[in-house]
Amino acid sequence: MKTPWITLLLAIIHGATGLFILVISAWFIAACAIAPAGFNYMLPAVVIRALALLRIASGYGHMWAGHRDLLARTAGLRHRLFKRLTNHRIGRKAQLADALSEHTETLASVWIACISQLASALLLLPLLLIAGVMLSLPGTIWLALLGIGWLILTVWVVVKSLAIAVKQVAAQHELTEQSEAYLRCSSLWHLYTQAQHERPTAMRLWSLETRLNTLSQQAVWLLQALCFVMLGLYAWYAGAEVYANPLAMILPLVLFAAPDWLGRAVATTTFAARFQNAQDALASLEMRKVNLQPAVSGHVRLQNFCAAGRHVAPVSANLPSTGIVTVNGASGAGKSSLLQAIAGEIPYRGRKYCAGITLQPGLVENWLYVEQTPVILQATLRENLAPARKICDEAIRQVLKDLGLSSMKNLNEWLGAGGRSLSGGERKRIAIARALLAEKQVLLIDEPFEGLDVFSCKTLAQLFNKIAETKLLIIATHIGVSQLQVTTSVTMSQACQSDKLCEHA
Ligand SMILES: Nc1ncnc2c1ncn2[C@@H]1O[C@H](COP(=O)(O)OP(=O)(O)OP(=O)(O)O)[C@@H](O)[C@H]1O
Repeated sequence: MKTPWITLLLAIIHGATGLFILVISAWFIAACAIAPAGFNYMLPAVVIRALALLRIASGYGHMWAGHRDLLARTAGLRHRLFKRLTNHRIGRKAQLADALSEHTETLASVWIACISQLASALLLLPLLLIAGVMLSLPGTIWLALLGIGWLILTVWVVVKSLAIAVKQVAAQHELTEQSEAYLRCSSLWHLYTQAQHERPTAMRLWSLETRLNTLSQQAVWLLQALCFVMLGLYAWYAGAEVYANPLAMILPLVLFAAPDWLGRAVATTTFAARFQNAQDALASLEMRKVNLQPAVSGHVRLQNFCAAGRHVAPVSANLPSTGIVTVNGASGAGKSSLLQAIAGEIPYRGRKYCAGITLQPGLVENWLYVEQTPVILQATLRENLAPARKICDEAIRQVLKDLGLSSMKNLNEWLGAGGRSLSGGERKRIAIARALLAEKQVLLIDEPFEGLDVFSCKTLAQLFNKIAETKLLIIATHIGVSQLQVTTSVTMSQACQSDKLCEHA
């Protein structure tokens, strides 16, 4: 049997044993009071004891199986979410972190936190009702009314909590975005005292959470009140003959304990809101699919080409199949955007051809964009340089030497958090080394000379000249390096700066 069903079964056994203990104890207390000589006290006592033991065992079992299921489900959901990310670019990273930590866990806990509680209540109420009818239990009608009252309360909690959930989703998005923006500018807090007053606040989120908790509490209190009223009415209307019947004690005890065995089921229905929240959050994750096209090399032609949705001017140019192409222009003219659009990293407008073939939106297998702000993986130097495939140490060391990084000898040295901190120039050259080792035919390198000293610029330019004998290097730069043997240049004008955005294709 699958773990969620075991969880459910154990929860039902747990609930049922609790109810049986209640029923048998109620009868036993009354029966003892009016029992004739020779009444067998042992048997009911043993049954109650056995039920108590079964209840304890099933309670622990339910927790054990439920948590086991929860862990497996959480892992499965996170795995599926990571799979969804394959070949996608992520919009808001903070939202994804929330999704991976909190929302997946909420979704995974549905069996242990909600279904098993509800199922147990839904099964026990009719069972009790049937038993009441069959045993002609005094006050069975009150049991039916209790069931109806419980159902109405449950529906009321679900409807109200779902309305709160919608507001929670919006508040959570707002808080995540505000926090991300606020934390990103932490280095400026000492300059900008106003920031202290503009701290993101979780008050709205907390007040909604409190409303949700209050709602479940109110539902339990209402159930309790309903039981007391029914108890009073039962006592009021019960005739004297009822009190001579040991079964007459069962209903009062069941009603007294109802908030205990039914209350949790009402309270957990606010889980529906959390579940809905988590589902919405996962569904609304911002991610964009990136296609991967087969390798292609040759002359590149751009026709009225520009990054979509950015303040940049379209470009038309013919680029050689090998050599160095520099992309020049004022800061903000769109050099990085053009490189990213050619590489297929972002949507574009216009057309791009390679070897006469029209390239579709998406990445090209043998083209690689080297970002302006290098990504350093939290991994060893070796893994940073060869993240995708195994490359022999000699080749890695040679590239490091060519880039003036021969002081980095230990390829097992940890970089990033908890490891070696790198200077801006070192980060830049590690990203370039990674690109060179990837052995792509077209490299689109964003500001490679930024942050480098004159000598390093010269070394890098000479290396680029050598590589460009067999590959096409498209380099965005506003730093002129005289040693760089440029085949052709593309100059970005700022035509779009003051007017409209380059719209989506
Ligand atoms: N992610 C983005 N979304 C929307 N607009 C963007 C984005 N990134 C940049 N832009 C805008 O696109 C325009 C071109 O930016 P881009 O970074 O391509 O210029 P650049 O020439 O590389 O600048 P720099 O030399 O300063 O790095 C700018 O007006 C910028 O505000």
